[in-house]
Amino acid sequence: MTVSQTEYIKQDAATRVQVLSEALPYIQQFIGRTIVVKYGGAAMKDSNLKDKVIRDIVFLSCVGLRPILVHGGGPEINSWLDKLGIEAQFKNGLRVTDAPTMDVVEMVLVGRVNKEIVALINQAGGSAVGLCGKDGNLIKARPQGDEGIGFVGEVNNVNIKILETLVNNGYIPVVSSVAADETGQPYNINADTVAGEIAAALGAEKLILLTDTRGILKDYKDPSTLIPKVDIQEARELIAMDVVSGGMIPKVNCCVRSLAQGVKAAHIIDGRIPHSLLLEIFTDVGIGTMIVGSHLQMSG
Ligand SMILES: NC(=[NH2+])NCCC[C@H](N)C(=O)O
Repeated sequence: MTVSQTEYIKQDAATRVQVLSEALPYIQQFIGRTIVVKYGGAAMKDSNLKDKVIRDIVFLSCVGLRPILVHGGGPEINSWLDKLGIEAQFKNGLRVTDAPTMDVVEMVLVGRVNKEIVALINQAGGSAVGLCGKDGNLIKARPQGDEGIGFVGEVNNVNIKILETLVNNGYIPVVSSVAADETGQPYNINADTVAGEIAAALGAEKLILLTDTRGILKDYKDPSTLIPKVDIQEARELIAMDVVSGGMIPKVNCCVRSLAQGVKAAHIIDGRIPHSLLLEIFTDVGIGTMIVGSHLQMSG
């Protein structure tokens, strides 16, 4: 081998190993810690992306982190309502959930979507357990309160016992965003909210929202203006200044609420980018927007 060939092999090896080596401090830092991931959007619709999310979740669990997946239902609910001849209705972006619609939401979310994710994780070598808010009294719901919206709920309280039992024993909990109130009446709850409240109740290391945007953008039309890191106060200011707008407002608010309750970091990342979870968690620069609880955590 010539000197230049040896040099080339060395350099190639250095770039290839860089990313693996960069992961070590994060594996050490996050081992044994709970990471709550809200799974939704494109990453749930596209089967290629779906496989990658599932592999990433199994990866996290394999290296000793404790992932918990929370999911919504989206398109599959509409297609089943359609098959059953029930018209899907929305009011201010919320699904109008009358009793027949709630039946379908529960059947599809808990019966189909949840079990599909569980099966995929298990096929990939993980050990997943599917639950909804009813299981082990995980979540008590209350009505969201808007007139004419039906059984749309909010999280009244979270009982983390069942989740702790599962993650302590190496299981990956997969939670669908349906829960009952005191009387047993089921409600459909926003999955971001469920993820945020679970993360808060567990004092999780991270809340990660998989979305269909790059993260918080300075100019919402320009993906190159991604804001990589802010603290909770700056995140509030970005909302007040209208930099954060539209559908991003409830997402950022959800992050802010969970941080205020003790979650260490909240991340809004792009589920359309393959392996965005691994890129965010195990590299220095990440891939989306990271929101931290206070200025002290801004370095690093
Ligand atoms: N969007 C960002 N700036 N991400 C940085 C992530 C840093 C590190 N991997 C973590 O998860 O804590």
